[in-house]
Amino acid sequence: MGARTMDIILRAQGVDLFYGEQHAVRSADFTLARGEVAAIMGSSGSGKSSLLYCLAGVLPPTNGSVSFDGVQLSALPDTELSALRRERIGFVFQYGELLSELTVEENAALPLRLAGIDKARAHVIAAQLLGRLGMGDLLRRRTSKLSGGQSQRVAVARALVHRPDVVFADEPTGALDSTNAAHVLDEFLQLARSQRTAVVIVTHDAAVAAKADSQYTMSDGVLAQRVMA
Ligand SMILES: Nc1ncnc2c1ncn2[C@@H]1O[C@H](COP(=O)(O)OP(=O)(O)OP(=O)(O)O)[C@@H](O)[C@H]1O
Repeated sequence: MGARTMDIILRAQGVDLFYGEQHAVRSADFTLARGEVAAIMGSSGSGKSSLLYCLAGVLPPTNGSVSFDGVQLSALPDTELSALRRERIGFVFQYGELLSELTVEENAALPLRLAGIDKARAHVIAAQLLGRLGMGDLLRRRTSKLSGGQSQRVAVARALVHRPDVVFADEPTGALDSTNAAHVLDEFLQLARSQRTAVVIVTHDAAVAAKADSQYTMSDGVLAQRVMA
């Protein structure tokens, strides 16, 4: 087995997803190495989010297989699949999806608290990451009182705080203006790379995709890798 093979964290083979008659993902093959940043582009309704749900173990594919660090997701009982998602995967969504009644540091510390780490220690780790994202002065603020860019920074901190193997990001800065989006994305990718967390990012923005190690397009449910220049 070559080094490249051993470094694979996620592998999907022949993944199909149907919603009733709707064939949203068509025989997708996808391989992600540890620490790799992969961008998926494609028009609205082409199946990008659906593919992400399959890769992240949120939806079981109708056909095909997804393995995470060599383990077939379909072979895991629900409790183990939930634990894997919680401990080894992070998510960033378009609108951040924070818990608005919790503070900045409580939101960012959540994955650590769910992993059983005590509050004081979880908050120290979260605060350190938030500081690197320029949020060090807002730790005690409720997230309902944040701007869009600030909210996305908290969402990024929460996705990375437990040092997951993979973060899935679905249009993570789609709700931000272009300057803010570029800043948050740069910070996100820099942090992910610094801790060797692989990222699968869905984006409409070619400038974002250009920052990835590998690029894919999705069209009518069909995933294709773009050959990089
Ligand atoms: N829960 C669902 N039930 C039925 N059809 C669905 C469901 N979710 C998505 N679809 C359909 O599956 C196809 C793929 O949707 P999906 O959301 O994956 O596309 P997308 O590329 O992520 O789009 P967007 O960029 O607009 O988010 C679309 O035709 C959509 O209407």
